Amino acid sequence: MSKASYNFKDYIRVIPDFPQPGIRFKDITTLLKDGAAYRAVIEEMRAAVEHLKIDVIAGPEARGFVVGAPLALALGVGFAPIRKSGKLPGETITASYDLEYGKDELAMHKDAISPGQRVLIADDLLATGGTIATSMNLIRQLGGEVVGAAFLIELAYLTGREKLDGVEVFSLMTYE
Ligand SMILES: O=P(O)(O)OC[C@H]1O[C@H](OP(=O)(O)OP(=O)(O)O)[C@H](O)[C@@H]1O
Ligand SMILES: Nc1ncnc2[nH]cnc12
Repeated sequence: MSKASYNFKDYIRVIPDFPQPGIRFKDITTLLKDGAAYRAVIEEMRAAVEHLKIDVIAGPEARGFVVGAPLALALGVGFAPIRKSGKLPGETITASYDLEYGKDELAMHKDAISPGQRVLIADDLLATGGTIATSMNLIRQLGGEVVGAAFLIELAYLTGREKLDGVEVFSLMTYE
């Protein structure tokens, strides 16, 4: 199928009341299992962020890895993992945050980003923006410049974009 003929939302499975009542969970596994569609979304993201001239991509565990790592390869840049606390083996900095469902803490290695590097944050989904705001906080603490944020999916009704003031935001699919 040619890229132009994709309706990417057809590849997203919406699961009501997961992981708790009232949440409409956007399941990307139905997209990822289709190699051609997976390649096409990464190519769309690559083309959208290429002009930002980034040095490194940072992606939050776990679904940020399946978007951020292939995007880093497509752009020819490195990948810095942002992990849930307690997983990274080296010296870390941490920050805690609230999710659409629950609370968590994220960590990065102190040497993951060099001061002055231009960083793009990549994730599967922007909801309340808590994950990305916390990721930005960590990257800035390390001296990185967050120049963009790229998502497969944006839940516009949760207004997470407002937390990304001053950062260029790209999302492939928007749910109103
Ligand atoms: O904008 P927010 O309200 O912060 O929500 C979005 C985040 O929530 C999900 O991750 P989750 O923490 O569920 O972890 P997972 O990737 O390990 O499933 C999703 O992958 C985003 O990272
Ligand atoms: N509604 C949702 N679907 C999938 N992942 C999410 N992360 C936060 N909210 C989500």
